[in-house]
Amino acid sequence: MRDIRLDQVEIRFPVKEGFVEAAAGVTTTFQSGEITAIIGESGCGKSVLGLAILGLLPIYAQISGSIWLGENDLFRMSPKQMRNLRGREIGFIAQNPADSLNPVRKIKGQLMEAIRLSQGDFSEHNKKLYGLLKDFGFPKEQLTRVLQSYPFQLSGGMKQRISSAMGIASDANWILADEPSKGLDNDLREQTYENLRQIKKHGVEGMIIITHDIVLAEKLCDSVAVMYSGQIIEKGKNVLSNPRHPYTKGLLDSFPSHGMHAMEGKSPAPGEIMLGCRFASRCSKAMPVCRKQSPTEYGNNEEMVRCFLYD
Ligand SMILES: Nc1ncnc2c1ncn2[C@@H]1O[C@H](COP(=O)(O)OP(=O)(O)OP(=O)(O)O)[C@@H](O)[C@H]1O
Ligand code: NI
Repeated sequence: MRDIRLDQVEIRFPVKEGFVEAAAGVTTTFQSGEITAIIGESGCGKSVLGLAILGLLPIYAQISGSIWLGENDLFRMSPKQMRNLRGREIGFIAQNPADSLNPVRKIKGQLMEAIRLSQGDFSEHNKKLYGLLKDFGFPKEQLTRVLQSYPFQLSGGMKQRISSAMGIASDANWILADEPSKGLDNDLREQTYENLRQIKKHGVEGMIIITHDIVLAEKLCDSVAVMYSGQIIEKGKNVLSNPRHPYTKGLLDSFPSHGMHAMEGKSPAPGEIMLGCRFASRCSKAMPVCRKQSPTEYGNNEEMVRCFLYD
């Protein structure tokens, strides 16, 4: 079982006015055997972190630090090695099935292409194709039709299920899903939860789920990492039931299921040079030290909070 370890990951995008700092020294370990959610306000750097793990950042991104999958240093792999790794080691479930399904190819060819990255011969692959469809809720009598369809011929829910099946078709050890339940109605959202449960049952080594869906995080995830302005400011198994960082408390209160009390203020502009805690200007608990010094991480990788209140 291999963990995904991030060590001082720093990601900047050069822009006209200077740079956007999307990750500001992220050090954390995504534990194998666990599903970790990454939550945080829009723009805090969740997707960029995911793309870094997948090796899909644009070429102009300035990157430092390292990301390890077991003994593999991902930032030192060639583009070809990364392509292999994306299929075989880390499967990706895109937010929008349209991002992972090719509109001009039939479902069968697309699924088989992913399945062929896994071990086995033709007959095993074929068996797997039907097994996957069954696991993702396609009844026997639909199979032929579904496999011969183009994506546009399927309903939204079917596409969602196919795209999840494709995410695990290659037997990737890790799965990274970026907002798998975004913009879905209730039924489709429930379907996505069910898909993710299926994926877990398929025995992946670990999963990272980027999400704004607190219900998903509560229902499915073993651990939650909270990002703010390019940093992970809290992480642990009890973050949702017992948030410690003032930002996490505010964030949770802002979710519909928690009363939807919007948090005051705005996060710092990416790239803004800051002394002290990045949340200090919005924090009702801020102390003088918070404006002078950046808090370090208190605790360990399992239960961590970046806040002077826990000094
Ligand atoms: N290719 C890029 N070039 C320049 N800036 C970028 C690029 N990709 C992301 N950014 C910036 O990096 C920051 C982090 O973006 P990111 O997409 O990771 O946010 P997010 O947490 O995933 O937000 P959301 O919840 O809205 O998806 C943002 O300020 C964004 O504008
Ligand atoms: Ni995002």
